[in-house]
Amino acid sequence: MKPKIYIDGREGTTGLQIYERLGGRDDLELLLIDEDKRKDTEERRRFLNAADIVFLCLPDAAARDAVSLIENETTRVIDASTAHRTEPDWDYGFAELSKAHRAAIAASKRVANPGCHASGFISSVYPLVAREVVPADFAFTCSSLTGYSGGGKKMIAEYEDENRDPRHASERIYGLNLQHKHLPEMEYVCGLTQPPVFVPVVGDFYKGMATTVMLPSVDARRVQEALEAHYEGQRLVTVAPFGGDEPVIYANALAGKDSLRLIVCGHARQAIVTALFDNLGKGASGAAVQNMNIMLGLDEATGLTV
Ligand SMILES: NC(=O)C1=CN([C@@H]2O[C@H](COP(=O)(O)OP(=O)(O)OC[C@H]3O[C@@H](n4cnc5c(N)ncnc54)[C@H](OP(=O)(O)O)[C@@H]3O)[C@@H](O)[C@H]2O)C=CC1
Ligand SMILES: CC(=O)N[C@@H](CCC(=O)OP(=O)(O)O)C(=O)O
Repeated sequence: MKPKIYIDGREGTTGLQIYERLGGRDDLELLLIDEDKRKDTEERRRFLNAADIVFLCLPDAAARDAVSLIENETTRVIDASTAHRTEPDWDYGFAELSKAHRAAIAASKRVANPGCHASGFISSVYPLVAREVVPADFAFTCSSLTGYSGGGKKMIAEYEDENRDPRHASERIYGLNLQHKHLPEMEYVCGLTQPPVFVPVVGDFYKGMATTVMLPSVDARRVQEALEAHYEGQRLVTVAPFGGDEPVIYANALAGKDSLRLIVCGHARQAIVTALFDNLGKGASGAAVQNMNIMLGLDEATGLTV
C-alpha cells in the first residue's frame, strides 16, 4: 500500500512547491481535494483523517485549526507554519542537527518544519554551541537576505505588480521591532540564553537566501573546522572550504536547490558564517519533503534537487 499524502494549502506558495516535488512520484498516493472545497472544514477534516501524512501549508491559525480536526492516532503531520516550532511535544524538522533530531523525526507523529531565516541561523549556530566553540550566552547578531517568495502569495503579487511601488527595486529591511517570528525557534532549538539581534532583508528577486551570523572575537578557522566536522557525511547540508567557494556571495546562488551550504569567512579574531540556500527549498518545501522521506524510511533526498 502506498502512503497517502494530503497537502492542506496546496494552492499556496509552499504547498505548490511540495506538490511539484511529489507530483511525479509513483511511490506515494496524493489525496487531492476539489478546488471548490479546499477551504471547506468538513471536507478538509475528511482528507486530514484519511491521510497517512499531512503537510500543513497554511497561515499559523489555520494550521492550529487543521491539527484540531485530526481525530485519529495514525495521521502524521508536517507543519510548515510557525505555529508549533517551540512546542515540546512537536519535533523540530532539521535532521542534520544531530542523530537525535533525525531519529525523532523518523518516529514522529508531529514535525514542525523550520522557518526559512531560522534554518539559516540554526544550521550555523547549533553546532557551534553544541561543540562549545561559542557559548550559549553569546550576543549573536544575524542579518538574513531573502527573495520575496518568502512572503507568500501576497508579497509575490506585491513585487510582481506592474504598478508596484518603485521602492521595491531596492532591498527592504524589516522586522524592525526586533521581534521577528523566527526568533523563538532560534533561541529554543540552539539552547541560547538570549535571542540574537536579527535583521531580515527582502530583495527584488524571487527566491534564494543568504543568512549571515556575525561572530566577533571568534577564530574563523575553528568555526569552519567545527562546522565541517558536524556535517560530515551529510548530503543536504555541506560546508565550503575556509574562505568560501567564490570571492562574493549572491543570495540566489542556490535558488532551485533543496540543499544548504555554509560558508565561513574571516580571520583569527572575527568570523562570519553565511548559510546559502533556497527559502522555498531547504527553507520550506524541500525540507518538508525531506522530513516526509525520513518519516517514511526512504532515502531522504528522494524527489529533491541536491
Ligand atoms: N513562502 C515561504 O518561503 C515560506 C512559508 N512558510 C510558511 O508556510 C505557510 C504557508 O505559507 P505560504 O505558502 O508562503 O503562504 P501563501 O499565502 O502563499 O499560501 C497559503 C495558502 O493557504 C490557504 N489558506 C489560508 N487559510 C486557509 C484555510 N483556513 N483553509 C485552507 N486553506 C487556507 C491560502 O488560500 P488562498 O490561495 O485562497 O489565499 C493559500 O493557498 C505559512 O505558515 C508560512 O509562514 C514557511 C517557510 C517558508
Ligand atoms: C520575506 C518574508 O516576509 N519572509 C517571511 C518568512 C517566511 C517563513 O519562513 O515563514 P514561516 O515562519 O511561516 O515559516 C518573514 O520574514 O516573515
